[in-house]
Amino acid sequence: MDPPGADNPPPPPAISDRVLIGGTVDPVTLTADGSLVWPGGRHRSLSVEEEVLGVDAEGPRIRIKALVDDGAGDRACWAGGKGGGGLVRKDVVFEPLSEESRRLWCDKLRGCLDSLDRPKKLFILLNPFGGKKLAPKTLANVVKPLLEDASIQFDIQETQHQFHAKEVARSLDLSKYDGIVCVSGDGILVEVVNGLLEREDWEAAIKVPIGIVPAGTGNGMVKSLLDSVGEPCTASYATLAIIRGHKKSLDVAAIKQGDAKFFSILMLSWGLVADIDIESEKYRWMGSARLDFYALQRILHLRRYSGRISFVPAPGYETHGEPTSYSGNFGGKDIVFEKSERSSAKVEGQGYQGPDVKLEELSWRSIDGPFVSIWLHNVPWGGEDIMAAPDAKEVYVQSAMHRISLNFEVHLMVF
Ligand SMILES: Nc1ncnc2c1ncn2[C@@H]1O[C@H](COP(=O)(O)OP(=O)(O)OP(=O)(O)O)[C@@H](O)[C@H]1O
Repeated sequence: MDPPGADNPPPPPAISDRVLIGGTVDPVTLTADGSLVWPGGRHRSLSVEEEVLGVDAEGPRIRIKALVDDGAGDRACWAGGKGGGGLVRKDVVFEPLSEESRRLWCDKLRGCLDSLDRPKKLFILLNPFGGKKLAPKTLANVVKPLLEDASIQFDIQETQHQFHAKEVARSLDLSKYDGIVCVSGDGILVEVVNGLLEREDWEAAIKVPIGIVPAGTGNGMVKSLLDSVGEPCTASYATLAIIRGHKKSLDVAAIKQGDAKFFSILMLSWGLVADIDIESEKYRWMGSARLDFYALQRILHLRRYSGRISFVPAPGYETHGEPTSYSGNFGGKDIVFEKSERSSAKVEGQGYQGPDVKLEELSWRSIDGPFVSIWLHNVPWGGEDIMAAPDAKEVYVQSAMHRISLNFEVHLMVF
Protein backbone atom coordinates (compact mmCIF):
# COMPACT_ATOMS: atom_id res chain seq x y z
CA MET A 1 0.00 0.00 0.00
CA ASP A 2 1.26 3.51 -0.78
CA PRO A 3 2.03 5.68 2.25
CA PRO A 4 -0.54 8.36 3.02
CA GLY A 5 0.11 11.56 1.01
CA ALA A 6 -1.69 14.22 -0.98
CA ASP A 7 -3.09 11.67 -3.46
CA ASN A 8 -3.60 9.04 -0.84
CA PRO A 9 -5.16 10.64 2.25
CA PRO A 10 -5.04 8.66 5.50
CA PRO A 11 -8.22 6.71 6.28
CA PRO A 12 -10.70 8.59 8.49
CA PRO A 13 -10.22 7.85 12.19
CA ALA A 14 -12.66 5.31 13.57
CA ILE A 15 -11.92 6.86 16.93
CA SER A 16 -9.28 9.32 18.02
CA ASP A 17 -9.00 10.76 21.48
CA ARG A 18 -6.56 12.11 24.00
CA VAL A 19 -5.89 9.48 26.65
CA LEU A 20 -3.48 8.85 29.49
CA ILE A 21 -0.76 6.61 28.05
CA GLY A 22 2.74 6.00 29.42
CA GLY A 23 2.24 8.71 32.08
CA THR A 24 1.33 11.51 29.65
CA VAL A 25 -1.84 12.59 27.89
CA ASP A 26 -1.48 11.92 24.19
CA PRO A 27 -3.73 11.31 21.18
CA VAL A 28 -4.44 7.66 20.36
CA THR A 29 -6.20 6.71 17.13
CA LEU A 30 -7.92 3.57 15.88
CA THR A 31 -8.04 4.03 12.11
CA ALA A 32 -10.82 2.75 9.89
CA ASP A 33 -8.48 0.09 8.50
CA GLY A 34 -7.85 -1.30 11.97
CA SER A 35 -4.53 0.23 13.03
CA LEU A 36 -4.03 1.52 16.53
CA VAL A 37 -1.56 4.42 16.51
CA TRP A 38 -0.05 6.38 19.40
CA PRO A 39 3.00 8.66 19.85
CA GLY A 40 6.36 7.68 21.39
CA GLY A 41 7.86 4.32 22.29
CA ARG A 42 9.39 1.66 20.04
CA HIS A 43 6.23 0.01 18.70
CA ARG A 44 3.96 2.96 18.04
CA SER A 45 1.27 1.16 16.14
CA LEU A 46 -0.51 -2.18 16.15
CA SER A 47 -2.50 -3.88 13.44
CA VAL A 48 -5.65 -5.20 15.09
CA GLU A 49 -6.04 -7.92 12.45
CA GLU A 50 -2.45 -9.14 12.54
CA GLU A 51 -1.22 -8.44 16.05
CA VAL A 52 -4.00 -7.85 18.56
CA LEU A 53 -5.23 -10.89 20.46
CA GLY A 54 -7.82 -9.29 22.71
CA VAL A 55 -8.97 -6.29 24.70
CA ASP A 56 -9.69 -6.10 28.46
CA ALA A 57 -11.39 -3.33 30.40
CA GLU A 58 -9.60 -2.99 33.76
CA GLY A 59 -11.42 -0.36 35.81
CA PRO A 60 -10.78 2.97 34.13
CA ARG A 61 -8.02 1.48 31.95
CA ILE A 62 -8.06 -0.50 28.70
CA ARG A 63 -5.49 -3.23 28.10
CA ILE A 64 -4.78 -4.29 24.52
CA LYS A 65 -3.10 -7.68 24.42
CA ALA A 66 -0.92 -8.18 21.37
CA LEU A 67 1.66 -10.56 19.94
CA VAL A 68 4.23 -8.81 17.76
CA ASP A 69 7.12 -9.96 15.64
CA ASP A 70 10.25 -8.49 17.19
CA GLY A 71 12.21 -9.00 13.97
CA ALA A 72 14.39 -11.67 15.55
CA GLY A 73 13.53 -14.34 13.01
CA ASP A 74 12.82 -17.68 14.56
CA ARG A 75 14.57 -16.96 17.84
CA ALA A 76 12.74 -18.66 20.69
CA CYS A 77 11.74 -15.81 22.96
CA TRP A 78 8.12 -16.09 23.89
CA ALA A 79 7.02 -17.03 27.39
CA GLY A 80 10.62 -17.76 28.23
CA GLY A 81 10.42 -21.11 26.49
CA LYS A 82 10.97 -22.87 23.23
CA GLY A 83 8.51 -22.66 20.39
CA GLY A 84 8.10 -18.92 20.58
CA GLY A 85 9.63 -17.87 17.29
CA GLY A 86 10.28 -14.15 16.97
CA LEU A 87 6.94 -13.28 18.55
CA VAL A 88 6.87 -11.32 21.77
CA ARG A 89 3.94 -10.40 23.98
CA LYS A 90 3.15 -6.72 24.05
CA ASP A 91 0.43 -5.12 26.15
CA VAL A 92 -0.63 -1.56 25.49
CA VAL A 93 -2.47 0.03 28.42
CA PHE A 94 -4.14 3.43 28.30
CA GLU A 95 -6.75 5.34 30.28
CA PRO A 96 -9.46 7.33 28.52
CA LEU A 97 -10.23 10.61 30.23
CA SER A 98 -13.97 10.03 30.65
CA GLU A 99 -16.33 7.12 31.20
CA GLU A 100 -18.04 7.82 27.87
CA SER A 101 -14.73 7.76 26.03
CA ARG A 102 -13.78 4.49 27.77
CA ARG A 103 -17.05 2.86 26.68
CA LEU A 104 -16.60 4.09 23.11
CA TRP A 105 -13.03 2.75 22.96
CA CYS A 106 -14.14 -0.68 24.25
CA ASP A 107 -17.01 -0.84 21.74
CA LYS A 108 -14.84 0.19 18.80
CA LEU A 109 -11.96 -2.15 19.64
CA ARG A 110 -14.22 -5.14 20.30
CA GLY A 111 -16.27 -4.37 17.18
CA CYS A 112 -13.06 -4.32 15.17
CA LEU A 113 -12.04 -7.75 16.56
CA ASP A 114 -15.55 -9.20 16.09
CA SER A 115 -15.51 -8.20 12.42
CA LEU A 116 -12.49 -10.47 11.82
CA ASP A 117 -14.44 -13.74 11.88
CA ARG A 118 -12.09 -15.43 14.32
CA PRO A 119 -12.99 -18.76 15.96
CA LYS A 120 -14.85 -18.52 19.26
CA LYS A 121 -14.60 -22.07 20.52
CA LEU A 122 -12.10 -24.79 19.63
CA PHE A 123 -11.68 -28.46 20.39
CA ILE A 124 -8.05 -29.30 21.18
CA LEU A 125 -6.57 -32.77 20.71
CA LEU A 126 -3.28 -33.21 22.48
CA ASN A 127 -0.94 -36.18 22.00
CA PRO A 128 1.26 -36.27 25.13
CA PHE A 129 3.43 -38.98 23.55
CA GLY A 130 4.19 -37.41 20.16
CA GLY A 131 7.75 -36.40 19.26
CA LYS A 132 9.77 -35.34 22.30
CA LYS A 133 6.64 -35.47 24.48
CA LEU A 134 6.56 -31.67 24.60
CA ALA A 135 2.88 -31.28 23.69
CA PRO A 136 1.64 -30.71 27.29
CA LYS A 137 4.30 -28.01 27.79
CA THR A 138 3.50 -26.41 24.44
CA LEU A 139 -0.17 -26.34 25.37
CA ALA A 140 0.46 -24.86 28.82
CA ASN A 141 3.13 -22.32 27.83
CA VAL A 142 2.01 -21.20 24.41
CA VAL A 143 -1.38 -22.35 23.15
CA LYS A 144 -3.49 -21.86 26.29
CA PRO A 145 -2.28 -18.36 27.23
CA LEU A 146 -2.64 -17.10 23.67
CA LEU A 147 -6.15 -18.50 23.28
CA GLU A 148 -7.10 -17.04 26.67
CA ASP A 149 -5.77 -13.63 25.65
CA ALA A 150 -7.85 -13.90 22.49
CA SER A 151 -10.94 -14.86 24.55
CA ILE A 152 -11.28 -18.10 22.60
CA GLN A 153 -12.86 -20.90 24.61
CA PHE A 154 -11.58 -24.44 24.26
CA ASP A 155 -12.11 -28.01 25.39
CA ILE A 156 -9.10 -30.31 25.61
CA GLN A 157 -8.89 -34.04 24.99
CA GLU A 158 -5.64 -35.93 25.50
CA THR A 159 -5.28 -38.90 23.18
CA GLN A 160 -5.08 -42.14 25.16
CA HIS A 161 -4.03 -44.57 22.46
CA GLN A 162 -3.49 -44.98 18.73
CA PHE A 163 -6.61 -44.08 16.70
CA HIS A 164 -8.18 -42.32 19.69
CA ALA A 165 -8.12 -39.02 17.77
CA LYS A 166 -9.89 -40.75 14.89
CA GLU A 167 -12.60 -42.11 17.21
CA VAL A 168 -13.08 -38.68 18.77
CA ALA A 169 -13.33 -36.96 15.37
CA ARG A 170 -15.88 -39.55 14.26
CA SER A 171 -18.27 -38.84 17.14
CA LEU A 172 -17.53 -35.25 18.22
CA ASP A 173 -20.47 -32.83 18.37
CA LEU A 174 -19.06 -30.45 15.77
CA SER A 175 -21.88 -27.93 16.19
CA LYS A 176 -20.21 -26.82 19.44
CA TYR A 177 -16.91 -25.83 17.82
CA ASP A 178 -15.44 -23.53 15.20
CA GLY A 179 -12.47 -25.80 14.64
CA ILE A 180 -10.39 -28.74 15.81
CA VAL A 181 -6.79 -28.07 16.83
CA CYS A 182 -4.17 -30.81 16.99
CA VAL A 183 -1.26 -30.13 19.34
CA SER A 184 0.69 -33.03 17.92
CA GLY A 185 2.59 -34.29 14.91
CA ASP A 186 1.09 -35.16 11.54
CA GLY A 187 -0.19 -38.54 12.73
CA ILE A 188 -3.02 -37.08 14.84
CA LEU A 189 -3.96 -34.68 12.04
CA VAL A 190 -4.34 -37.58 9.63
CA GLU A 191 -6.40 -39.50 12.19
CA VAL A 192 -8.73 -36.52 12.54
CA VAL A 193 -9.20 -36.25 8.77
CA ASN A 194 -9.97 -39.98 8.57
CA GLY A 195 -12.41 -39.77 11.48
CA LEU A 196 -14.27 -36.84 9.92
CA LEU A 197 -14.50 -38.57 6.55
CA GLU A 198 -15.95 -41.71 8.11
CA ARG A 199 -18.91 -39.81 9.57
CA GLU A 200 -22.36 -40.02 8.12
CA ASP A 201 -22.34 -36.21 7.94
CA TRP A 202 -18.83 -36.21 6.41
CA GLU A 203 -19.64 -33.52 3.86
CA ALA A 204 -20.36 -30.97 6.58
CA ALA A 205 -17.77 -32.43 8.99
CA ILE A 206 -14.83 -32.05 6.60
CA LYS A 207 -15.59 -28.34 6.28
CA VAL A 208 -14.74 -27.82 9.95
CA PRO A 209 -11.33 -26.13 9.96
CA ILE A 210 -8.47 -28.16 11.40
CA GLY A 211 -5.57 -26.35 13.01
CA ILE A 212 -2.21 -27.81 13.90
CA VAL A 213 0.42 -26.74 16.43
CA PRO A 214 3.77 -28.52 15.99
CA ALA A 215 4.42 -31.07 18.76
CA GLY A 216 5.45 -34.29 16.99
CA THR A 217 8.40 -35.88 15.25
CA GLY A 218 6.92 -35.11 11.87
CA ASN A 219 5.43 -31.65 11.56
CA GLY A 220 5.40 -31.50 7.77
CA MET A 221 1.94 -30.02 7.35
CA VAL A 222 2.35 -27.09 9.71
CA LYS A 223 5.87 -26.48 8.36
CA SER A 224 4.49 -26.37 4.80
CA LEU A 225 1.69 -23.99 5.76
CA LEU A 226 3.83 -21.55 7.76
CA ASP A 227 6.84 -21.72 5.44
CA SER A 228 4.66 -20.77 2.47
CA VAL A 229 4.19 -17.34 4.05
CA GLY A 230 7.75 -17.04 5.34
CA GLU A 231 6.93 -17.72 8.98
CA PRO A 232 8.96 -20.05 11.18
CA CYS A 233 7.43 -23.36 12.23
CA THR A 234 6.89 -22.63 15.91
CA ALA A 235 4.01 -23.16 18.29
CA SER A 236 3.32 -19.46 18.72
CA TYR A 237 3.20 -18.66 14.98
CA ALA A 238 0.92 -21.68 14.49
CA THR A 239 -1.35 -20.62 17.36
CA LEU A 240 -1.49 -17.04 16.11
CA ALA A 241 -2.50 -18.30 12.68
CA ILE A 242 -5.28 -20.35 14.27
CA ILE A 243 -6.49 -17.37 16.30
CA ARG A 244 -6.57 -15.26 13.15
CA GLY A 245 -8.71 -17.94 11.56
CA HIS A 246 -7.12 -18.07 8.15
CA LYS A 247 -7.87 -21.19 6.14
CA LYS A 248 -6.56 -23.12 3.17
CA SER A 249 -8.18 -25.93 1.23
CA LEU A 250 -6.13 -29.06 0.69
CA ASP A 251 -6.61 -32.14 -1.45
CA VAL A 252 -7.41 -35.47 0.13
CA ALA A 253 -6.09 -38.69 -1.37
CA ALA A 254 -8.36 -41.73 -1.04
CA ILE A 255 -6.15 -44.81 -0.64
CA LYS A 256 -7.05 -48.41 -1.24
CA GLN A 257 -4.56 -51.10 -0.25
CA GLY A 258 -6.03 -54.58 -0.31
CA ASP A 259 -9.14 -54.31 1.81
CA ALA A 260 -7.81 -51.34 3.76
CA LYS A 261 -9.10 -47.92 2.79
CA PHE A 262 -8.01 -44.63 4.24
CA PHE A 263 -7.41 -41.00 3.43
CA SER A 264 -4.19 -39.01 3.26
CA ILE A 265 -3.49 -35.28 3.11
CA LEU A 266 0.25 -35.07 3.66
CA MET A 267 2.12 -37.86 1.91
CA LEU A 268 2.27 -41.50 0.99
CA SER A 269 5.43 -43.52 1.04
CA TRP A 270 6.50 -46.96 -0.05
CA GLY A 271 9.96 -48.48 0.29
CA LEU A 272 12.79 -46.68 2.07
CA VAL A 273 10.87 -43.84 3.73
CA ALA A 274 8.00 -46.08 4.87
CA ASP A 275 10.48 -48.61 6.23
CA ILE A 276 12.32 -45.93 8.20
CA ASP A 277 9.08 -44.55 9.59
CA ILE A 278 7.56 -47.88 10.62
CA GLU A 279 10.58 -49.96 11.56
CA SER A 280 12.22 -47.20 13.64
CA GLU A 281 9.30 -47.42 16.10
CA LYS A 282 11.41 -49.79 18.21
CA TYR A 283 13.86 -46.92 18.77
CA ARG A 284 11.17 -44.48 19.94
CA TRP A 285 13.04 -44.02 23.22
CA MET A 286 15.64 -42.02 21.21
CA GLY A 287 13.13 -39.26 20.43
CA SER A 288 13.33 -37.71 16.98
CA ALA A 289 16.92 -39.01 16.58
CA ARG A 290 15.37 -42.43 15.94
CA LEU A 291 14.57 -41.41 12.36
CA ASP A 292 18.12 -40.27 11.54
CA PHE A 293 19.60 -43.28 13.29
CA TYR A 294 17.42 -45.82 11.49
CA ALA A 295 17.66 -43.95 8.16
CA LEU A 296 21.42 -44.41 8.28
CA GLN A 297 21.02 -48.13 8.93
CA ARG A 298 18.59 -48.54 6.04
CA ILE A 299 20.74 -46.49 3.65
CA LEU A 300 23.77 -48.65 4.46
CA HIS A 301 21.66 -51.74 3.72
CA LEU A 302 19.46 -50.51 0.89
CA ARG A 303 16.52 -52.65 -0.12
CA ARG A 304 15.05 -52.58 -3.60
CA TYR A 305 11.40 -53.15 -4.35
CA SER A 306 9.98 -54.54 -7.58
CA GLY A 307 6.85 -52.96 -8.89
CA ARG A 308 5.24 -50.57 -11.28
CA ILE A 309 3.84 -47.15 -10.54
CA SER A 310 0.87 -46.18 -12.70
CA PHE A 311 -0.19 -42.60 -12.51
CA VAL A 312 -2.04 -39.78 -14.21
CA PRO A 313 0.52 -36.98 -14.71
CA ALA A 314 -0.10 -33.46 -13.51
CA PRO A 315 0.13 -30.74 -16.20
CA GLY A 316 3.78 -30.31 -17.20
CA TYR A 317 4.73 -33.88 -16.27
CA GLU A 318 3.20 -35.66 -19.28
CA THR A 319 6.58 -36.92 -20.51
CA HIS A 320 7.37 -38.84 -17.33
CA GLY A 321 7.04 -42.63 -17.57
CA GLU A 322 5.55 -44.63 -20.41
CA PRO A 323 2.00 -44.53 -21.67
CA THR A 324 -0.14 -47.29 -20.26
CA SER A 325 -3.78 -48.18 -20.14
CA TYR A 326 -6.23 -47.92 -17.33
CA SER A 327 -6.20 -51.64 -16.65
CA GLY A 328 -3.26 -53.92 -17.33
CA ASN A 329 -0.74 -56.49 -16.37
CA PHE A 330 1.25 -55.33 -13.38
CA GLY A 331 4.25 -57.35 -12.35
CA GLY A 332 2.86 -60.60 -13.70
CA LYS A 333 -0.55 -60.11 -12.12
CA ASP A 334 -3.60 -58.91 -13.90
CA ILE A 335 -4.97 -56.06 -11.91
CA VAL A 336 -8.08 -54.50 -13.30
CA PHE A 337 -9.51 -51.43 -11.74
CA GLU A 338 -13.20 -51.76 -11.06
CA LYS A 339 -15.30 -50.56 -13.94
CA SER A 340 -17.66 -48.35 -12.14
CA GLU A 341 -19.34 -45.01 -12.52
CA ARG A 342 -17.36 -43.85 -9.54
CA SER A 343 -13.83 -44.82 -8.61
CA SER A 344 -12.81 -48.04 -6.95
CA ALA A 345 -11.49 -46.46 -3.74
CA LYS A 346 -14.74 -46.77 -1.89
CA VAL A 347 -15.21 -46.95 1.80
CA GLU A 348 -17.87 -49.40 2.72
CA GLY A 349 -20.79 -48.13 4.73
CA GLN A 350 -21.19 -44.52 5.66
CA GLY A 351 -18.71 -41.76 5.02
CA TYR A 352 -16.84 -40.39 2.05
CA GLN A 353 -16.81 -42.85 -0.83
CA GLY A 354 -13.90 -41.48 -2.89
CA PRO A 355 -13.89 -38.91 -5.67
CA ASP A 356 -16.31 -39.00 -8.55
CA VAL A 357 -13.79 -39.80 -11.30
CA LYS A 358 -13.97 -42.19 -14.26
CA LEU A 359 -10.53 -43.76 -14.07
CA GLU A 360 -10.79 -45.37 -17.51
CA GLU A 361 -11.09 -41.96 -19.13
CA LEU A 362 -7.79 -40.64 -17.74
CA SER A 363 -4.39 -40.71 -19.50
CA TRP A 364 -2.28 -43.14 -17.53
CA ARG A 365 1.49 -43.51 -17.59
CA SER A 366 3.74 -45.90 -15.72
CA ILE A 367 7.27 -46.28 -14.37
CA ASP A 368 8.76 -49.72 -13.75
CA GLY A 369 10.93 -50.57 -10.74
CA PRO A 370 12.94 -51.81 -9.00
CA PHE A 371 12.49 -48.85 -6.68
CA VAL A 372 14.35 -47.74 -3.58
CA SER A 373 11.59 -45.42 -2.46
CA ILE A 374 8.30 -43.99 -3.66
CA TRP A 375 7.21 -40.81 -1.93
CA LEU A 376 4.02 -38.98 -2.94
CA HIS A 377 3.63 -35.49 -1.52
CA ASN A 378 0.68 -33.14 -1.27
CA VAL A 379 2.77 -30.36 0.32
CA PRO A 380 6.48 -29.51 0.05
CA TRP A 381 7.67 -30.44 3.53
CA GLY A 382 7.63 -34.05 4.77
CA GLY A 383 8.89 -32.94 8.19
CA GLU A 384 10.26 -29.76 9.73
CA ASP A 385 13.66 -30.34 8.17
CA ILE A 386 12.71 -32.43 5.13
CA MET A 387 11.89 -30.40 2.04
CA ALA A 388 11.07 -33.53 0.06
CA ALA A 389 8.97 -32.07 -2.75
CA PRO A 390 9.75 -28.42 -3.48
CA ASP A 391 7.47 -28.55 -6.52
CA ALA A 392 4.51 -30.04 -4.65
CA LYS A 393 1.43 -27.93 -5.17
CA GLU A 394 2.23 -24.60 -3.59
CA VAL A 395 0.41 -23.68 -0.46
CA TYR A 396 -0.62 -20.04 -0.53
CA VAL A 397 -1.84 -19.63 2.97
CA GLN A 398 -1.16 -17.46 5.95
CA SER A 399 -2.26 -20.03 8.37
CA ALA A 400 -1.79 -23.27 10.13
CA MET A 401 -5.55 -23.69 10.02
CA HIS A 402 -6.77 -25.43 6.92
CA ARG A 403 -9.90 -26.73 5.34
CA ILE A 404 -9.89 -29.90 3.35
CA SER A 405 -11.15 -30.31 -0.18
CA LEU A 406 -11.71 -33.69 -1.76
CA ASN A 407 -10.06 -33.99 -5.09
CA PHE A 408 -7.74 -36.79 -5.88
CA GLU A 409 -7.38 -40.47 -5.46
CA VAL A 410 -4.41 -42.78 -5.23
CA HIS A 411 -4.32 -46.53 -5.73
CA LEU A 412 -1.32 -48.01 -4.00
CA MET A 413 -0.44 -51.45 -5.22
CA VAL A 414 2.39 -53.49 -3.81
CA PHE A 415 3.20 -56.90 -5.22
N1 LIG B 1 -1.61 -41.85 24.42
C1 LIG B 1 -0.99 -42.39 23.37
N2 LIG B 1 -0.12 -43.40 23.53
C2 LIG B 1 0.53 -43.93 22.48
N3 LIG B 1 0.37 -43.52 21.20
C3 LIG B 1 -0.48 -42.52 20.98
C4 LIG B 1 -1.19 -41.89 22.05
N4 LIG B 1 -1.95 -40.91 21.53
C5 LIG B 1 -1.74 -40.94 20.20
N5 LIG B 1 -0.86 -41.88 19.86
C6 LIG B 1 -0.32 -42.20 18.53
O1 LIG B 1 0.88 -41.45 18.35
C7 LIG B 1 1.14 -41.35 16.95
C8 LIG B 1 1.99 -40.17 16.63
O2 LIG B 1 1.32 -38.99 16.91
P1 LIG B 1 1.71 -37.52 16.47
O3 LIG B 1 0.91 -37.13 15.33
O4 LIG B 1 1.55 -36.64 17.66
O5 LIG B 1 3.26 -37.53 16.15
P2 LIG B 1 4.06 -37.86 14.82
O6 LIG B 1 4.95 -36.75 14.52
O7 LIG B 1 3.14 -38.31 13.75
O8 LIG B 1 4.85 -39.09 15.25
P3 LIG B 1 5.75 -39.33 16.52
O9 LIG B 1 4.97 -40.18 17.43
O10 LIG B 1 6.89 -40.02 15.94
O11 LIG B 1 6.10 -38.03 17.11
C9 LIG B 1 -0.22 -41.34 16.30
O12 LIG B 1 -0.23 -42.27 15.26
C10 LIG B 1 -1.20 -41.72 17.40
O13 LIG B 1 -2.07 -42.73 17.00
